[in-house]
Amino acid sequence: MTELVVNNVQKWLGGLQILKGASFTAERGSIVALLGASGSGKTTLLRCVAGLEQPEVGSIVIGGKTVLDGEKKLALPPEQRNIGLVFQSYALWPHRTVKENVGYGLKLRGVNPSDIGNRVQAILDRLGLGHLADRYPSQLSGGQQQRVAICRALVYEPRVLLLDEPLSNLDAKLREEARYWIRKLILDLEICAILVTHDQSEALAAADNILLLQDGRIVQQGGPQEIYSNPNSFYSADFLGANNIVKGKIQTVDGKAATIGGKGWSLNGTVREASGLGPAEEARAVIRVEQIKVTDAPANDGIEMDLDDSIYLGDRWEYRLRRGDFVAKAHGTKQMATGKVWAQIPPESVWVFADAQK
Ligand SMILES: Nc1ncnc2c1ncn2[C@@H]1O[C@H](COP(=O)(O)OP(=O)(O)OP(=O)(O)O)[C@@H](O)[C@H]1O
Repeated sequence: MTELVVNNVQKWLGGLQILKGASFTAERGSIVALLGASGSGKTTLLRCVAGLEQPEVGSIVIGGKTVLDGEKKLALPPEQRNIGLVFQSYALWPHRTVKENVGYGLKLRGVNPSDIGNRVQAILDRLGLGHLADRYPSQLSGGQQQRVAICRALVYEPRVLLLDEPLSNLDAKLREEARYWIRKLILDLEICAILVTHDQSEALAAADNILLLQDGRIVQQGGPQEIYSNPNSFYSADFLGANNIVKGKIQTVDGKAATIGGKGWSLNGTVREASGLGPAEEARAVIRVEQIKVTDAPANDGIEMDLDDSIYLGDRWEYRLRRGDFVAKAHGTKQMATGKVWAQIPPESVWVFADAQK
């Protein structure tokens, strides 16, 4: 069931158009990640859904209720939108206990004290914080503070939970764990969540749907696997994954099959530019690091390269490869001696785009 409908939202700030017509929907029991470069408009879009910014154009419907209609000049305040908000900073009140922090909004809304007590205790218990109800924020770890902030947003029983970089203040290990329990929580509660993040691995692991923003526009949306393995532009391809990017010229082209080459190298690849590419055009190829297989014995379909170095990364080895002005990284399971190696790179993994920066 669709909980959130955002249609053609446009927002100007300081005389600049920051959002240029964002449209998407979010389903109950799912997580939508807003991903994109710094300044692409993720937080502004989240703030528009929250009611903290008023878009000049567009409409937003939450749980069947129109909360924004640019044409009718309707813009409901955040407290009438049935949303919960979690900020990067957690924004807990330092002089209030955990239970006061979580219950304060209900008190402001005139909920009776015994109901507040029950609702606060229930959500604290659910997130494993019941025993910390009387502590102050300074007496909690970062991870616990973050859970309190999530409890405070959930205690209203919102239909949509809005999370603005909620994990970025946690250390790497806690952050990884939080992806899983937050995801499970959203699915168990059958609400929907919108997660702003600049961390691609967080978006890939936590979200059902990823919206990739560029310069105030949603340039691609889809499931994590679709976005990762089927990028529709250089921006999308470059934004996700660990990539080798090499500049060259189109040598031959036949439909989507193309050969790109530079000084001392050429590679068979696949054109992914919607408008196609012609011979002799300047181009860029994107090759995910994991798509290059390196062998120390000649391989039929392999390109001969120089291995400059093998670097130990703990769980794998990283190889630094070179041929003319084509420089690449690849991974493998064993240390390899410097010198000649063969790199197998399937043509479908050499994504060729126009070189917009030529
Ligand atoms: N109040 C404002 N006045 C003018 N410009 C603003 C204002 N707030 C944000 N912007 C601009 O809007 C653009 C989008 O900002 P926004 O914070 O939404 O991006 P973001 O994708 O969330 O970035 P980040 O990942 O760095 O947080 C940026 O260029 C920013 O400078």
